[in-house]
Amino acid sequence: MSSAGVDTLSPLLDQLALVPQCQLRSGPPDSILIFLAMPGMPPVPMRLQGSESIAAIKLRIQRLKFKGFVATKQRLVFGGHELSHGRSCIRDYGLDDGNVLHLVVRLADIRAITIETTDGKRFRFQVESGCKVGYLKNKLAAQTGEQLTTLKEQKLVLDEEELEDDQLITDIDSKGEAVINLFIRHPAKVATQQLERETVVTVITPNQKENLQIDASGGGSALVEPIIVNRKVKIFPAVMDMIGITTAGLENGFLPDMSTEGSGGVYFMKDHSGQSNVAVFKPIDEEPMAENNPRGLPLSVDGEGLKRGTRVGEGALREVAAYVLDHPIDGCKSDGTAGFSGVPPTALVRCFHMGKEFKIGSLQMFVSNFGSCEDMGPRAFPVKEVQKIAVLDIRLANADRHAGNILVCQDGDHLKLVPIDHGYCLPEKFEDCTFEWLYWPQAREPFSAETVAYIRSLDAEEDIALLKFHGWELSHQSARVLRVSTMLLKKGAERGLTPCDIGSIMCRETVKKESEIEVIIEEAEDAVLPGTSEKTFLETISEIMDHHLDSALSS
Ligand SMILES: Nc1ncnc2c1ncn2[C@@H]1O[C@H](COP(=O)(O)OP(=O)(O)OP(=O)(O)O)[C@@H](O)[C@H]1O
Repeated sequence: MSSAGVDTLSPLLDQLALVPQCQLRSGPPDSILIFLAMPGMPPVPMRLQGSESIAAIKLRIQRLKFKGFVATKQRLVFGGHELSHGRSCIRDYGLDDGNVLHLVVRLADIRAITIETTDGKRFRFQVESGCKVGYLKNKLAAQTGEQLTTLKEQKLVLDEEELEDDQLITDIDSKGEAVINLFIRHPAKVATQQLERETVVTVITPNQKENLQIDASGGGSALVEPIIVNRKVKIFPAVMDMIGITTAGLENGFLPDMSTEGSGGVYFMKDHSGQSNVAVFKPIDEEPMAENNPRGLPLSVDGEGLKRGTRVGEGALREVAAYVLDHPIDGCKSDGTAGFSGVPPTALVRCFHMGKEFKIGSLQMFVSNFGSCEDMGPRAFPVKEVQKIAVLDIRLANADRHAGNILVCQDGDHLKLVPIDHGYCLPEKFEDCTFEWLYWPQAREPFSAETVAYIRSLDAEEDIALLKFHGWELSHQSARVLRVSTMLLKKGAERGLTPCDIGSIMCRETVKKESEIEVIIEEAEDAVLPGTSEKTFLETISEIMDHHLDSALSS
C-alpha cells in the first residue's frame, strides 16, 4: 500500500465504523471501497469498479453532493502522485480496498464574509473554505485598514469557543451561517450580525493606534528581494519592475489575496493602491505535498512531488527556469523583449508574507486575462499561439500542461495565450508528461517557417549552462530530459512533424503504457555499456530516435 494510504488510513478506522454496513459488504467482483478525502471534510467512502477510468470517477464525484466540483477542476492524488491519465483505470494506479484518494478542487468552495467597521464601512470579501482562521484574521486586518501586531491580537470566538489560527474555515462555518465574534485584545468592542447567509462582523477598534501596529519591514530588510546566487547575473528589467510594484503594495499594507484555484498556496500581490493584482507569489513551503500546503494534500514521504521525477520544494526553481529558458525569437530578454512562448517574467524571491514572516518562493508577473483555456473550447485559439506553447512544453517536458495553466488574453483583435504554472517542467523522467493541446486542431498543423527557425536555434547545452549561471545546476537526469526533448523537437521539426506528432511521442496514452520516448531511452540504455559517457549515450539515443522517426514516416 502506498505511504499516503498508510498515513491517512489509521484515522479512518473511526470513519469505517460510520460506513453503512451495506457499503462494507463486498461489492460486485472487481469493485473496491476507497475513501475520498477532501480538506475540512470527513473522508467519504466510495465503491468503484477497478476498471473504471479516472475520467469516469471524476464525473461521478461531480455528480455527488459537492456542489461545483466540476470534473475538469478536480485533481485526484493517490500515494503522493496525481492520477492524471483520464483514460487509465484505477487498478492501473494500484488503488485497492481501504485506500485514500485525495481530492483537490481547483475551483474552491467560497464563503462570503462581510465585515463592518465602527464607522459604518462595510467590506465584503470571499474566503475559500479550505483557508485557515489565521488567513481570515489577516484578511480582516488588511481589509479593515487596521494594522495588528500579531495574529494573537485578534480573538475570534464562535459559540463561546476561541478559534485556533490553524482551524479551517469550513470546520468553523460549514454552512456559511455561523456568527463569528471578533475581539481585539487591546480594548475593543465587537458587534456581529447575521445577514441572510452571510456572516457579518462589526469591528469597533480603539482610537489608540499605537496599540495596533505591525512592523512589516521585517527589521529593515526589503519586503521583496530577488534571490541571486551568482552576482554576475543581471536581473531582467521586467523582473525589477515587478519586484518594485509588488514592494509598493506591501509597503502600503496591502496583503495578498490567496487564489481560490491551484493545488498549492498561490497569492495575488497588490499594487500601491491595493486595487490591482501585479504579481503571483507561490511560497515553496506551500507547494503541493510540502509542509505548509494549504489545500490539505498529505506530506510527501520520499520528497517526490505530485508529478514523477520532480521534487517538493523545487517548484519555484522550475518556474524560474521556464522563464529563463524562454528565449526571444531575436534579441535578448535584457533589452525587454518577451520570450518566444511568452512565459511571464518570473523570479525566485524572498518575500514578506501575509504580514507575518518571510518566505521564499517564485514571484511571477500577474497577467490580466479573461479566463483560462479550461473555460472555452480551443477552436478560437490562433495556431501560432497554441504552437508557441507546444514548443515550450516539448522542450521542457512539462508534466503539468492542463488547460487551466494557459491564460486567455485579448491582444488587439486576436486572442493571446499565456502559459503559466511551470512548477513541474524539467522533470527527471518523461513518465508524467501531459499536454492538453495534443488534442487541439492547431497542434495538427505544421510548424511555421519562423517557428522551425526558432527551434533550429535551440541548444540544450547552452540552456543547461544558462541555468547553471543563474544558480540552478540541473540534476543529471533532468539535464538528460532537456537534452533528449530538445533533440526530439529539433529532429521532428526538421522532418515536418506537427506538434501533435512530436507531443504524442512524449506522452503516455495510459498510465501503464510507456511513451515512445521512454522506449527509445530504454533501447539506448540496453545498447550501451555501463559507464558509457553521456555524450556517447546521447549519440546512441540520436541514432535510435532517427530510426523511430524515419520508420514512422515511411509507414
Ligand atoms: N501569472 C499569472 N497571472 C494571472 N493569474 C495567474 C498567474 N499565475 C497563476 N494565476 C492564477 O492562479 C491560479 C493558480 O495558479 P497555478 O495554476 O500556478 O497554481 P498551482 O497551485 O500550481 O495549480 P495547479 O493545480 O494548476 O498545478 C491559476 O489558475 C490562475 O488563475
